[in-house]
Amino acid sequence: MTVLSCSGLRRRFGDVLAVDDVSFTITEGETYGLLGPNGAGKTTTISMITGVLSPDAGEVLVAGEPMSIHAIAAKRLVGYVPQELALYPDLTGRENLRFFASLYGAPKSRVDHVLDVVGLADRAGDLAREYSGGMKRRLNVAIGLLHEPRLLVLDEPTAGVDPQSRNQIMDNVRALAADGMAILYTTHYMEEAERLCDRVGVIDSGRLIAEGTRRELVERLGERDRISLLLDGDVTHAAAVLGSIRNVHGVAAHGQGLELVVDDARETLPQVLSAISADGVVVRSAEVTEPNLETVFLHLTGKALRE
Ligand SMILES: Nc1ncnc2c1ncn2[C@@H]1O[C@H](COP(=O)(O)OP(=O)(O)OP(=O)(O)O)[C@@H](O)[C@H]1O
Repeated sequence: MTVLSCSGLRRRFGDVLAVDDVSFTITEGETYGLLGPNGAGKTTTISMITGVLSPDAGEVLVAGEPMSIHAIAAKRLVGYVPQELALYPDLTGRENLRFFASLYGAPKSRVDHVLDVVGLADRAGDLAREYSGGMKRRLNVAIGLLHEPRLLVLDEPTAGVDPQSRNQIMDNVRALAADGMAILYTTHYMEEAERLCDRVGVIDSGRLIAEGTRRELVERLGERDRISLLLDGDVTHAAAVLGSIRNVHGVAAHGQGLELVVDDARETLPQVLSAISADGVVVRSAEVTEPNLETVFLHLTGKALRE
């Protein structure tokens, strides 16, 4: 079921067209990564999705409810973890959550639950000002979860946080998605997007220029997976044997090395290794190269994600 539907979103600030005709959807249990260089329009898009900013054109629906600055029903369905931390440093973690729970009309019983979810139960009585940056971010995630949203929007939740908190946040996202929450995630860390996101949308200069799974995007650009082998034995014969495997589309020999162009390197590698050993050739090393989102991103935007 579609939880978030954005269609034709547009927003201008003076001369800058910050978001230009952006449309995408996120379904139940899906994690969607919005990737783009600085100033691409990610935060402006998120602000329209969360009802913080009005679009000049286009529409946002959350589980069928129209979102706007004054929307009540749609806002109840969205949890938002902004880039800027929003919490009270002079209250404890638990007091912060109690405050936001009463603001959102969430039951008090949710407070202990969300503290558990983000791994802050044992520090709930400490003042938020004493938390590390990563713990503050996790408290912000907990606040976003208080009212049991259908859609969780995370704007660079791991920027500048310690590895422990980063892992905790990523584990939380995985578990929440597995429970059926729809998740919109922006990040500058490509490997995070690869690990977490079912699909990504690449946004540049306000426009959504590509969308799909890693594999779809990579294939659209004509990039292929590769397997590089270093062998002991008859390389020419091995090349002929490997060339007949269904998923292998090209074999090039360099001395004792073979470079294979394949469909799905992880799936194909075991077939390649067993075909070679059946041929009596010894594999000294095998390396898999999968074109990643960074490659896709560079192709599409001409920019690295973290410029
Ligand atoms: N309130 C505003 N007033 C004027 N211009 C704005 C405003 N908010 C955003 N912009 C401009 O709109 C464009 C998109 O900005 P936005 O913050 O959405 O990008 P972003 O992709 O979130 O960038 P970052 O990764 O740096 O957060 C930029 O050119 C930015 O300068």
